[in-house]
Amino acid sequence: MAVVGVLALQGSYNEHLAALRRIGVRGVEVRKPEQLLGLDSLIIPGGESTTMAKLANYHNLFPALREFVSGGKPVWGTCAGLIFLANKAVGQKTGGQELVGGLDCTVHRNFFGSQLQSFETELSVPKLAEKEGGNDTCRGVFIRAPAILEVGSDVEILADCPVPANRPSIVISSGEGAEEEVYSKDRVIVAVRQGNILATAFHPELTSDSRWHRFFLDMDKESQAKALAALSLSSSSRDTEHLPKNKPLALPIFE
Ligand SMILES: NC(=O)CC[C@H](N)C(=O)O
Repeated sequence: MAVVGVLALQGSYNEHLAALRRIGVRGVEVRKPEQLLGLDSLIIPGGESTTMAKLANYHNLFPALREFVSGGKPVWGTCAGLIFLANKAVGQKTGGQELVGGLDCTVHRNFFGSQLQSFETELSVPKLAEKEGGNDTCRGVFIRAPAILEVGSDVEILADCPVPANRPSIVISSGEGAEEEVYSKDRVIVAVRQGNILATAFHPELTSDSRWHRFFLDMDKESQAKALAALSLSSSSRDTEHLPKNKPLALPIFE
Protein backbone atom coordinates (compact mmCIF):
# COMPACT_ATOMS: atom_id res chain seq x y z
CA MET A 1 0.00 0.00 0.00
CA ALA A 2 1.16 3.51 -0.79
CA VAL A 3 2.94 5.40 1.97
CA VAL A 4 1.81 9.01 1.98
CA GLY A 5 3.97 11.49 3.88
CA VAL A 6 2.42 14.60 5.41
CA LEU A 7 4.77 17.46 6.23
CA ALA A 8 4.11 17.89 9.95
CA LEU A 9 5.93 21.08 10.90
CA GLN A 10 2.87 23.24 11.49
CA GLY A 11 -0.71 23.71 10.30
CA SER A 12 -3.42 21.23 9.32
CA TYR A 13 -1.35 18.05 9.01
CA ASN A 14 -3.48 16.11 11.54
CA GLU A 15 -6.56 16.87 9.47
CA HIS A 16 -4.86 15.46 6.36
CA LEU A 17 -3.82 12.34 8.28
CA ALA A 18 -7.43 11.91 9.44
CA ALA A 19 -8.75 12.42 5.90
CA LEU A 20 -6.35 9.73 4.66
CA ARG A 21 -7.43 7.39 7.47
CA ARG A 22 -11.07 7.84 6.44
CA ILE A 23 -10.26 6.29 3.07
CA GLY A 24 -8.10 3.54 4.56
CA VAL A 25 -4.70 5.04 3.78
CA ARG A 26 -1.86 5.35 6.25
CA GLY A 27 -0.20 8.74 6.32
CA VAL A 28 3.13 9.32 8.04
CA GLU A 29 4.34 12.52 9.66
CA VAL A 30 7.42 14.05 8.08
CA ARG A 31 9.69 16.43 10.01
CA LYS A 32 13.18 15.50 8.89
CA PRO A 33 14.80 15.16 5.44
CA GLU A 34 15.54 11.45 5.87
CA GLN A 35 11.84 10.76 6.50
CA LEU A 36 11.14 11.65 2.87
CA LEU A 37 13.01 8.55 1.75
CA GLY A 38 10.73 5.64 1.05
CA LEU A 39 7.58 7.73 0.67
CA ASP A 40 5.38 7.29 -2.38
CA SER A 41 3.89 10.76 -2.21
CA LEU A 42 3.82 13.85 -0.03
CA ILE A 43 1.23 16.33 1.20
CA ILE A 44 2.30 19.83 2.26
CA PRO A 45 -0.58 21.13 4.39
CA GLY A 46 -2.02 24.57 5.01
CA GLY A 47 -0.92 26.71 7.89
CA GLU A 48 1.23 29.80 7.81
CA SER A 49 3.78 29.63 5.05
CA THR A 50 6.34 32.03 6.58
CA THR A 51 6.42 30.08 9.84
CA MET A 52 6.44 26.78 7.97
CA ALA A 53 9.36 28.01 5.84
CA LYS A 54 11.31 28.99 8.97
CA LEU A 55 10.74 25.55 10.48
CA ALA A 56 11.63 23.84 7.21
CA ASN A 57 14.86 25.84 7.13
CA TYR A 58 15.61 24.94 10.73
CA HIS A 59 15.25 21.24 9.87
CA ASN A 60 17.24 21.69 6.65
CA LEU A 61 14.31 20.36 4.64
CA PHE A 62 14.36 22.59 1.54
CA PRO A 63 16.97 20.67 -0.51
CA ALA A 64 15.26 17.32 0.24
CA LEU A 65 11.81 18.75 -0.56
CA ARG A 66 13.08 20.14 -3.88
CA GLU A 67 14.63 16.79 -4.71
CA PHE A 68 11.35 15.02 -3.86
CA VAL A 69 9.33 17.33 -6.10
CA SER A 70 11.74 17.08 -9.03
CA GLY A 71 11.98 13.29 -8.57
CA GLY A 72 8.45 13.02 -10.00
CA LYS A 73 6.57 11.47 -7.06
CA PRO A 74 3.17 13.07 -6.41
CA VAL A 75 3.16 16.14 -4.17
CA TRP A 76 0.04 18.03 -3.08
CA GLY A 77 0.16 21.47 -1.51
CA THR A 78 -2.95 22.85 0.17
CA CYS A 79 -3.07 26.58 0.92
CA ALA A 80 0.32 27.37 2.56
CA GLY A 81 1.50 24.17 0.83
CA LEU A 82 0.48 25.68 -2.51
CA ILE A 83 2.59 28.76 -1.68
CA PHE A 84 5.53 26.46 -0.90
CA LEU A 85 5.25 24.77 -4.29
CA ALA A 86 4.85 27.92 -6.40
CA ASN A 87 7.80 29.10 -8.47
CA LYS A 88 6.89 32.68 -7.57
CA ALA A 89 4.96 34.24 -4.69
CA VAL A 90 3.83 37.85 -4.33
CA GLY A 91 2.38 39.58 -1.26
CA GLN A 92 5.05 38.08 0.97
CA LYS A 93 6.25 39.50 4.26
CA THR A 94 9.22 41.88 4.03
CA GLY A 95 12.35 39.89 3.28
CA GLY A 96 10.31 37.26 1.42
CA GLN A 97 10.43 33.58 2.22
CA GLU A 98 12.07 30.53 0.77
CA LEU A 99 9.95 28.42 -1.58
CA VAL A 100 10.30 24.82 -2.68
CA GLY A 101 9.06 25.68 -6.18
CA GLY A 102 8.33 23.32 -9.04
CA LEU A 103 4.85 24.58 -9.88
CA ASP A 104 4.97 27.03 -12.77
CA CYS A 105 2.71 29.75 -11.39
CA THR A 106 2.55 33.04 -9.54
CA VAL A 107 0.68 32.85 -6.29
CA HIS A 108 -0.58 35.73 -4.14
CA ARG A 109 -0.02 34.77 -0.52
CA ASN A 110 -3.09 36.38 1.08
CA PHE A 111 -5.17 37.12 -1.99
CA PHE A 112 -8.54 36.81 -0.26
CA GLY A 113 -7.54 39.01 2.69
CA SER A 114 -7.05 38.39 6.38
CA GLN A 115 -8.39 35.69 8.68
CA LEU A 116 -11.65 37.67 8.93
CA GLN A 117 -12.23 37.40 5.19
CA SER A 118 -12.09 33.59 5.34
CA PHE A 119 -15.09 32.03 3.60
CA GLU A 120 -16.69 28.90 2.20
CA THR A 121 -18.07 28.54 -1.29
CA GLU A 122 -19.16 25.93 -3.86
CA LEU A 123 -16.53 25.44 -6.55
CA SER A 124 -17.18 24.02 -9.97
CA VAL A 125 -14.87 20.98 -10.36
CA PRO A 126 -15.88 19.02 -13.49
CA LYS A 127 -12.46 17.36 -13.85
CA LEU A 128 -12.54 16.09 -10.27
CA ALA A 129 -16.07 14.72 -10.78
CA GLU A 130 -15.08 13.10 -14.07
CA LYS A 131 -12.28 11.19 -12.33
CA GLU A 132 -13.72 10.54 -8.88
CA GLY A 133 -17.48 10.68 -9.45
CA GLY A 134 -20.03 12.67 -7.50
CA ASN A 135 -21.24 16.22 -8.02
CA ASP A 136 -19.72 18.70 -10.40
CA THR A 137 -19.06 20.95 -7.42
CA CYS A 138 -17.15 20.71 -4.16
CA ARG A 139 -17.11 22.74 -0.96
CA GLY A 140 -14.14 25.10 -0.90
CA VAL A 141 -13.00 26.18 2.58
CA PHE A 142 -10.78 29.26 2.18
CA ILE A 143 -8.84 30.33 5.27
CA ARG A 144 -6.66 33.42 4.83
CA ALA A 145 -6.29 31.86 1.44
CA PRO A 146 -3.84 32.45 -1.36
CA ALA A 147 -4.84 32.45 -5.04
CA ILE A 148 -3.02 31.68 -8.24
CA LEU A 149 -2.76 34.72 -10.50
CA GLU A 150 -0.93 33.21 -13.46
CA VAL A 151 0.02 29.74 -14.66
CA GLY A 152 2.45 28.38 -17.25
CA SER A 153 1.30 26.38 -20.27
CA ASP A 154 1.92 22.96 -18.64
CA VAL A 155 -0.44 23.69 -15.78
CA GLU A 156 -3.95 22.27 -15.90
CA ILE A 157 -6.58 24.41 -14.16
CA LEU A 158 -8.93 22.29 -12.02
CA ALA A 159 -10.93 25.10 -10.36
CA ASP A 160 -11.25 28.84 -10.32
CA CYS A 161 -13.51 31.23 -8.47
CA PRO A 162 -14.74 34.81 -8.72
CA VAL A 163 -12.75 37.56 -7.06
CA PRO A 164 -14.92 38.83 -4.18
CA ALA A 165 -16.54 42.15 -5.14
CA ASN A 166 -15.32 43.95 -2.02
CA ARG A 167 -11.73 42.87 -2.51
CA PRO A 168 -9.32 45.85 -2.50
CA SER A 169 -7.27 46.03 -5.69
CA ILE A 170 -4.15 43.89 -5.74
CA VAL A 171 -0.90 45.44 -6.84
CA ILE A 172 1.65 43.00 -8.17
CA SER A 173 5.24 44.12 -8.06
CA SER A 174 7.85 41.70 -9.29
CA GLY A 175 10.72 42.88 -7.15
CA GLU A 176 12.59 46.07 -6.41
CA GLY A 177 12.40 48.75 -9.04
CA ALA A 178 10.07 46.61 -11.16
CA GLU A 179 6.90 48.06 -12.60
CA GLU A 180 3.74 47.54 -10.60
CA GLU A 181 0.67 46.07 -12.15
CA VAL A 182 -2.90 45.95 -10.84
CA TYR A 183 -4.58 42.53 -10.94
CA SER A 184 -7.65 43.23 -13.04
CA LYS A 185 -9.20 39.83 -13.85
CA ASP A 186 -12.53 38.95 -12.26
CA ARG A 187 -11.63 35.31 -11.52
CA VAL A 188 -8.64 33.65 -9.88
CA ILE A 189 -7.35 30.08 -10.08
CA VAL A 190 -7.69 27.97 -6.92
CA ALA A 191 -6.79 24.39 -7.94
CA VAL A 192 -4.23 23.14 -10.47
CA ARG A 193 -2.24 20.13 -11.55
CA GLN A 194 1.13 20.12 -13.28
CA GLY A 195 2.36 16.55 -13.81
CA ASN A 196 3.17 15.17 -10.36
CA ILE A 197 2.13 18.37 -8.56
CA LEU A 198 -1.39 19.06 -7.28
CA ALA A 199 -2.17 22.35 -5.54
CA THR A 200 -5.33 23.74 -3.97
CA ALA A 201 -5.79 27.18 -2.37
CA PHE A 202 -8.55 25.76 -0.15
CA HIS A 203 -8.72 22.96 2.43
CA PRO A 204 -10.38 19.69 1.27
CA GLU A 205 -9.08 18.00 4.45
CA LEU A 206 -11.57 20.07 6.46
CA THR A 207 -14.57 18.63 4.63
CA SER A 208 -15.99 15.10 4.50
CA ASP A 209 -15.60 14.98 0.72
CA SER A 210 -12.69 12.57 0.12
CA ARG A 211 -12.49 13.08 -3.61
CA TRP A 212 -9.41 15.36 -3.60
CA HIS A 213 -7.51 12.84 -1.47
CA ARG A 214 -8.61 10.05 -3.80
CA PHE A 215 -7.61 12.13 -6.83
CA PHE A 216 -4.16 12.58 -5.26
CA LEU A 217 -3.83 8.85 -4.54
CA ASP A 218 -4.77 8.12 -8.14
CA MET A 219 -1.86 10.34 -9.21
CA ASP A 220 0.31 8.03 -7.12
CA LYS A 221 -1.11 4.94 -8.81
CA GLU A 222 -0.50 6.57 -12.22
CA SER A 223 3.11 7.35 -11.37
CA GLN A 224 3.73 3.82 -10.02
CA ALA A 225 2.23 2.30 -13.17
CA LYS A 226 4.47 4.55 -15.30
CA ALA A 227 7.58 3.61 -13.30
CA LEU A 228 6.70 -0.09 -13.63
CA ALA A 229 6.12 0.21 -17.37
CA ALA A 230 9.47 2.01 -17.80
CA LEU A 231 11.21 -0.68 -15.75
CA SER A 232 9.75 -3.63 -17.65
CA LEU A 233 10.48 -1.90 -20.95
CA SER A 234 14.13 -1.35 -20.09
CA SER A 235 14.63 -4.82 -18.57
CA SER A 236 12.93 -6.60 -21.49
CA SER A 237 15.19 -4.83 -23.98
CA ARG A 238 18.21 -5.56 -21.75
CA ASP A 239 17.28 -9.26 -21.41
CA THR A 240 16.87 -9.90 -25.10
CA GLU A 241 19.56 -7.80 -26.71
CA HIS A 242 22.36 -10.38 -26.21
CA LEU A 243 20.24 -13.36 -27.32
CA PRO A 244 20.63 -14.84 -30.77
CA LYS A 245 17.76 -13.85 -33.02
CA ASN A 246 14.95 -16.36 -33.74
CA LYS A 247 15.97 -18.72 -30.94
CA PRO A 248 12.95 -19.48 -28.72
CA LEU A 249 13.39 -18.25 -25.15
CA ALA A 250 13.71 -20.90 -22.48
CA LEU A 251 10.88 -19.78 -20.25
CA PRO A 252 10.77 -20.86 -16.63
CA ILE A 253 7.81 -23.04 -15.73
CA PHE A 254 6.13 -22.50 -12.40
CA GLU A 255 4.07 -25.36 -11.04
N1 LIG B 1 -4.70 28.53 5.44
C1 LIG B 1 -3.49 28.78 4.98
O1 LIG B 1 -2.69 27.88 4.76
C2 LIG B 1 -3.15 30.24 4.83
C3 LIG B 1 -1.85 30.50 4.14
C4 LIG B 1 -1.42 31.92 4.40
N2 LIG B 1 -2.03 32.83 3.50
C5 LIG B 1 0.09 31.99 4.30
O2 LIG B 1 0.67 32.90 3.92
O3 LIG B 1 0.77 31.11 4.68
